[in-house]
Amino acid sequence: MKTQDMNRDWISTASTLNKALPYLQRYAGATVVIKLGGHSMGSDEAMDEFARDVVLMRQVGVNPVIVHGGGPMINAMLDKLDIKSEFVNGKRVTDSATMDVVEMVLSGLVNKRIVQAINGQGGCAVGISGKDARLITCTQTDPALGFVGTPQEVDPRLLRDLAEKEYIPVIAPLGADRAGQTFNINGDTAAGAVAAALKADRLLLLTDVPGVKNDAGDVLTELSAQQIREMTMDGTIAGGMIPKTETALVAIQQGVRAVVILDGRAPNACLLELFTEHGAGSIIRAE
Ligand SMILES: Nc1ncnc2c1ncn2[C@@H]1O[C@H](COP(=O)(O)OP(=O)(O)O)[C@@H](O)[C@H]1O
Ligand SMILES: CC(=O)N[C@@H](CCC(=O)OP(=O)(O)O)C(=O)O
Repeated sequence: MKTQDMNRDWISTASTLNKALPYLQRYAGATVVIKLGGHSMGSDEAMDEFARDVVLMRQVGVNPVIVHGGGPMINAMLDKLDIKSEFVNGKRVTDSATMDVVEMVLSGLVNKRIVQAINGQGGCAVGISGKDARLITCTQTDPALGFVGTPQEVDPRLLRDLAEKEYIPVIAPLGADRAGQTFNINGDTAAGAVAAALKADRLLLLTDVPGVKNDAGDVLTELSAQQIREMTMDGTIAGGMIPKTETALVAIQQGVRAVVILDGRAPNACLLELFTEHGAGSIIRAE
């Protein structure tokens, strides 16, 4: 790069930091729950960039809480083991053999990959699942789905303790019922329940599309509860987008200030959303 171009680059960086001040002030002390979907966990470089964003948030006084998915990684392992699974309305029908694989992949491979990436960038991440410290107690969603759970109670004490000591919790979406049976929880649903229990300022649902699209394929930057209901009824919102928008509706009813559905593959997606006027994706605000 020529010296002149380099200077321009630095000036633009300084100007970006300068403009970020009001946003940094707004979010200091705020709790931001980030759901990292399996489809937005890309290369090691992309994971490192995500981890750097999270560590930067922590550095400027935000309390980030990560809840992850891992659907594609579970599919890959089930394929290797020759176990078939199907989805109903974005939720995996989970029998006992599938449950074992889900737990192994989510709590093992995926959770530790994220923890390592954050720690590699100088953060202090702690990997847990919803089973730890009775974080998520659930009940069976529907017998037809097998061991799929719906969160009934979230005990956020462990998360509060971790935040106070500036640890970054990384949560695998599993839970247990009162009898100790393990359940598979859709990652978006788990993130929504955690965000509601923490009365989070923002819930960011990172996925593989730029936001919620209308029937013409345009991303809607802002969505009302009414629009979500209509678009779900007429099939414009389908498949994996259903648990996300359902989660958004429940979360705003339960005290989360706003939910944003955005593209986790876009560079610095979380920083763009929180610390710039640009914003990103589709926002659903508490009314
Ligand atoms: N109205 C819609 N707008 C955007 N995406 C939609 C819509 N309806 C269905 N989808 C689908 O939802 C997918 C996101 O859900 P999913 O694949 O479960 O993501 P993740 O693994 O990130 O949780 C998109 O890739 C898209 O195919
Ligand atoms: C009940 C249910 O469907 N659980 C999900 C949990 C992982 C997940 O949600 O992963 P993504 O966010 O990457 O889709 C599953 O088994 O795939």
